[in-house]
Order: sequence, then structure tokens, then C-alpha cells
Amino acid sequence: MSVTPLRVTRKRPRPDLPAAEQAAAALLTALGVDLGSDSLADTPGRMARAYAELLTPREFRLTTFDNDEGYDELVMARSIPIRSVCEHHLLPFVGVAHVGYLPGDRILGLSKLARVVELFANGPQVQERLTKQIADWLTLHLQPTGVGVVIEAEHLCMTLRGVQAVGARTITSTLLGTLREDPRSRAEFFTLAGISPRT
Ligand SMILES: Nc1nc2c(ncn2[C@@H]2O[C@H](COP(=O)(O)OP(=O)(O)OP(=O)(O)O)[C@@H](O)[C@H]2O)c(=O)[nH]1
Ligand SMILES: [Zn+2]
Repeated sequence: MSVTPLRVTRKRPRPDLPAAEQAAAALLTALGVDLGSDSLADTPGRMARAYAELLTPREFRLTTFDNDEGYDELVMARSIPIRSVCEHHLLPFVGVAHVGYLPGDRILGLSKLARVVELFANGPQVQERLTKQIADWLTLHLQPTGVGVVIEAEHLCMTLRGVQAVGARTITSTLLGTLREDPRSRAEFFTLAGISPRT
């Protein structure tokens, strides 16, 4: 049975680019940056557009299919590139997400796993919330029997500045349903994610 795909988006006011550009110019000037040179003249506009891109969720069509064959093993997308900005410093955190689910009646178009990651990554975030939002969203829209999300990321606010813990990576995970409750499924998920199983 085919179902009309749902348009997936997250409500957020449209960026006001002229206002953002003005604010960026004021910020840079206040920080002592001279915007007089040719190559810096357009920097406030570039900053405004760059942040608008990083902070604005990109909508997509939620395409699912009947699970005709009753496939009930893990579907796993590993090493989905992820980039977001930490809501404390507005500096990027970058890494990979591993997202898996145990299908119920429907399976998800594979690219949508990466699109969901991007949907929640675009905006001011903390890694813990991002991890949980992806898992909760998949549970709500797909009604699988289990969901697992692992994110491994480098936070530039922690490696470039401040404590400068170069090379430190933060790992967060959310497991729901069978993947949380059944030790065998849980271990399989972490193995497929490339992480040593936990007890
Ligand atoms: N839990 C969590 N903390 C984060 C995340 N991203 C950034 N942070 C932390 O947010 C905290 C903000 O702490 P503050 O003490 O207010 O900021 P700060 O003075 O710039 O702190 P330092 O980074 O230690 O110099 C820092 O410890 C960051 O490492 C995240 O995704 N999750
Ligand atoms: Zn930060």
C-alpha cells in the first residue's frame, strides 16, 4: 500500500538576513575586527548566511514502505556525517551518527535516516538532546520495535578554545524499545555501530 509521504519540517522563524548581517558587523567591530579591507567587507553577510544555513532545518519528505517480508532484524546506517552548533558558544561540533531500528509494519527510505539526523542537527544544540530527539522522532513516526542512536563528535568549543582538549570526542547514545531492553539486541547494535558492547 502506498502512502502519500509526509512533509517533515521543524517550525522556526525564517532568518532575517539583513538584520543578521547588521548584527554580525556590530559584533565583529565590537571585537576589534576592522571591516574596512576589501576581503573583510562582505564578511558580516557571509557570517549571516553561514549561520542561517547551520541553524535552519531543511525539510524533507518522509517516505516509508510496507514491510512486506516482515523483516525484523536491525536496519542500521553507520557513520552518517553530522555537524551541528553547540548552543553555548555557537561553535560547531562535528562527527558521525550511527542510527538503527528494528522495523515494525513499515520500513523507512534509507536516506531519511540521514535526513532526520540533519533535521535535528540544524539549530543550536547539545549533543545529548540531539541524540534523544532523533530516537524519539523515529519512534513516533515509524513505530519500530526498537531504536538506537549513537553520536560521536568533536566539540570545537572544547578542542579549539577554552580547555583545548585536542582530539577529545564525546559519545552519547539513546536506546529505546527492544534495543534497550534485550541485552542481545543491545550488544548487536553497539557491535554494528563499531562500539564495544556494554553490559
Ligand atoms: N553537556 C553538554 N555540554 C556542552 C555541549 N556543548 C558544549 N557544552 C559545554 O557547555 C559548557 C558551557 O560552560 P560555561 O562554563 O558556561 O562556558 P565557558 O566558560 O566558555 O566554559 P569552558 O568551555 O570550560 O571555557 C562547557 O562546559 C561546554 O563544554 C553539549 O553538547 N553537551
Ligand atoms: Zn560550546
